[in-house]
Amino acid sequence: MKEGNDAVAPQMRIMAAARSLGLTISDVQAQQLNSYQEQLLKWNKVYNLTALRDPEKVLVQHIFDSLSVIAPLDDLFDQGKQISVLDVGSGGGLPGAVMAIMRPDWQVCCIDAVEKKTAFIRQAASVLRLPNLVSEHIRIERKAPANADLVISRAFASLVDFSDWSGRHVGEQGHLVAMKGRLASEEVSQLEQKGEWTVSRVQKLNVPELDAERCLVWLQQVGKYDK
Ligand SMILES: C[S@@+](CC[C@H](N)C(=O)[O-])C[C@H]1O[C@@H](n2cnc3c(N)ncnc32)[C@H](O)[C@@H]1O
Repeated sequence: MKEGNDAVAPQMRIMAAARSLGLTISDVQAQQLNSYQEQLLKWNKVYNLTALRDPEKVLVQHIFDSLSVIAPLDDLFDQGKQISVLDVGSGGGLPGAVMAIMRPDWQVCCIDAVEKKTAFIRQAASVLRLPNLVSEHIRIERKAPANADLVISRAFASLVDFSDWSGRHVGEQGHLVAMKGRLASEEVSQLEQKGEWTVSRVQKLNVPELDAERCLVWLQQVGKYDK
């Protein structure tokens, strides 16, 4: 991580990070992102929402990391089109809450098996006035098919488990993607051995101010044409 950032207000750093990722960001969105990370830090002390407690790490490893996925996903959908997004194993709302702030036309539903986490997201959506952010307390395996345009996870499960549990929630023209650190080749082999989903692309994600490997793994159903 770069040094000497402590003196720069988080909101300014959020704006700089978004711009470095090629995103247009308004003052209101930067305020919302800042306020979301403050809420996360505050309620983490009570509800144990995420293992990261240091504000610097939350800003870079959670907020900037989640921001890094927006531009690659923008290419999938027409600007201003309402799309439905399912964030599976969302924890405290990562990346779902960040996506809802940056893309008001995306209707984001954050799913988690732990109720205090989905309750936190509900509260954050209300405080930040985000009508396009909702949460559901349920295990993804038990959820009725959602027919989503985009199903995403971050630091959630193996590719086999993620596709097993979440593949049926992807709509006909939809996409299934996983945000990961380094992708282990064994994980890909296990997925391919199963023969239902395959990795169609591994896209490098550049996270501002973070020197670590991050990628977006694109999954495709075996037998379906390239989407
Ligand atoms: C490592 S955390 C990642 C949280 C968040 N995506 C992030 O990047 O910080 C994984 C989350 O998945 C949730 N989870 C695990 N199994 C689940 C399941 N079967 N259905 C829904 N949520 C699940 C856990 O409660 C936890 O919040």
